[in-house]
Amino acid sequence: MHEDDDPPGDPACHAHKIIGGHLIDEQTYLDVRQFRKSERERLYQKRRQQGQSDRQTATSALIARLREVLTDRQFETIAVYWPIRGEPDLRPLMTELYGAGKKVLLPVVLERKAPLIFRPWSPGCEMIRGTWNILVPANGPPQHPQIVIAPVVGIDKDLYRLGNGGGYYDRTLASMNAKPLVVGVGFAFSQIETIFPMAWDLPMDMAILA
Ligand SMILES: Nc1nc2c(c(=O)[nH]1)N(C=O)[C@@H](CNc1ccc(C(=O)N[C@@H](CCC(=O)O)C(=O)O)cc1)CN2
Ligand SMILES: Nc1ncnc2c1ncn2[C@@H]1O[C@H](COP(=O)(O)OP(=O)(O)OP(=O)(O)O)[C@@H](O)[C@H]1O
Repeated sequence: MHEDDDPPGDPACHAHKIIGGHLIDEQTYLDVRQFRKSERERLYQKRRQQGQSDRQTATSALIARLREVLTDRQFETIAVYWPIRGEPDLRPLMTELYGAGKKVLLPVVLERKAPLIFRPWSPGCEMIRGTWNILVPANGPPQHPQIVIAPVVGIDKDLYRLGNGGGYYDRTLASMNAKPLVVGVGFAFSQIETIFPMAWDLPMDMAILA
C-alpha cells in the first residue's frame, strides 16, 4: 500500500474533538463556533443600540413575568446573576426574593473551563471582581440552586441558549445530579431561529423575553 493513498491531511480522514464526553466533528465544530461568534457580535450590537428607556421598560416587564412564574413554585434556592454588558438588571428582584426568605445565589467562575459554583448573595454583602471583571460574593459556601435564571445573548426556538461563549452554564448543568429548573431571560431581539445545537448544548426549561 502506498502512503500517498491516504495522506494524513486528506479531508476524508475526519478529525474529531471530544467536548463534554461527546465526539464532535472538527469542521462542524469550527463552523458552529464561527457562526456563534458572529451572532454574538450582532446581538451585542443590538443591546448597545437599545435605548435606556426601552431597556428599563423591558426589564420591568421581565421582572413582572418572573415574579408570576416564581410565585407558587416551591423552592428555597435560586441563582440569578450580576448584570454585565447590557443584560437585564434583575437586582431589584434579587432583593425582593431575599426579603421573601429565599436563598439568592450568584454564579462564580472559580476555575477556567470548569463548572460554575454558586455562592449566596445578600443585599450589601462583600463583593469582589472575578473572571471578566464580574462582581461575585467574596465568600460563602457553594450551594445548589433549584432554579437557575440564566441571561441569554440569544435563544432559539427550541430553548437553546447562546451565551457569552465560555460554555459555563452548559458545563455546570452537565455536572449537576439534581437538575435545576433553568429559565432563560433576555430582551425580545434575542430570539433567533437556531444556535445549531451541538451535543454539549442543553436546552433550557423556559424562556422569558421582553
Ligand atoms: N452576568 C453574568 N454573569 C455570568 C455569566 C453571564 O453570562 N452573565 N456567565 C455565563 O456563563 C458566567 C461567566 N461567563 C463567561 C463567559 C465567557 C468568558 C470568557 O472568557 N470568554 C472568552 C471567549 C470565549 C471563547 O470564545 O472561547 C473571552 O472573552 O476571551 C468568561 C466568563 C458566570 N457569570
Ligand atoms: N459540557 C461541556 N464540557 C466541556 N466543554 C464544554 C461544555 N459545554 C461547552 N463547552 C465548551 O465551551 C465552548 C463554548 O460553548 P458555547 O458556545 O455553548 O458557550 P455559551 O453557552 O455561549 O457560553 P456561557 O454559558 O459561558 O455563556 C464550546 O465550544 C465547548 O468547547
